[in-house]
Amino acid sequence: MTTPIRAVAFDLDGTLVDSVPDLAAAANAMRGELGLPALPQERVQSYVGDGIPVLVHRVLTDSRDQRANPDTFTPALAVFARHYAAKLTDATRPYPEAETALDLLKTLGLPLAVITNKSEIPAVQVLRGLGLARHFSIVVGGDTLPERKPSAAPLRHVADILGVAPAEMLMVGDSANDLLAAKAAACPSVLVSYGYGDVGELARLPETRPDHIIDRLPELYDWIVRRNRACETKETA
Ligand SMILES: O=C(O)COP(=O)(O)O
Ligand SMILES: [Mg+2]
Repeated sequence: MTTPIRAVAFDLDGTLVDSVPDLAAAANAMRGELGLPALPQERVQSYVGDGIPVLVHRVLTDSRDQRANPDTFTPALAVFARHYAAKLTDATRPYPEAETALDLLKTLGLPLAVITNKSEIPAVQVLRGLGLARHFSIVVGGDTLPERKPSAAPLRHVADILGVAPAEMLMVGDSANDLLAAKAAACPSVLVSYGYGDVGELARLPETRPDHIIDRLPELYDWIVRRNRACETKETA
């Protein structure tokens, strides 16, 4: 049964904001301090999505799956955090029309949330720095709860706080973690086509296939209005 959307949760990196230039700059500043050569920005982008500690492991080993040894990792994480904290919004920008989309959703009276795997403090600072924080009732970071996306836990937590059922909370994201978390929590999902994930691959696999794909964030408005009207019609039929 299709349920109406009563709240919207957004992923941050790759969905609301393009943060890779600043993440790559911090990653390469860290590598530079360790005497390692810089990595291309696209490579760093491919390592984003599982939170800052995992990003640091991947950037140190220049691989998705390997872990750096703890003697290297622990100080390197602090170096990364120092560089990133100093330049959170130097080059990070909201995607075009993000603000328009958030304003449109507000006209529907929907509470909005951010559920990101980025650590909570930089996530909130990025949102504040770009003037986006005022739109959101709650921000959950990768270190806010014991589990992060692809776990259902952060989505269930946010739905609970916003007083809606998970089936009434739309998750909008760009990567497998967002869609896996949405499916695990039984939330409807929308995938943006311009983020860091592989849209074709995600849409092909049943476990990550979203309910809808959008190229521009304001498209969310029409999709939600149509879905909620269809639900009303069914209810009154
Ligand atoms: O910073 C990350 O690793 C990912 O963040 P996201 O969950 O907002 O995409
Ligand atoms: Mg993302």
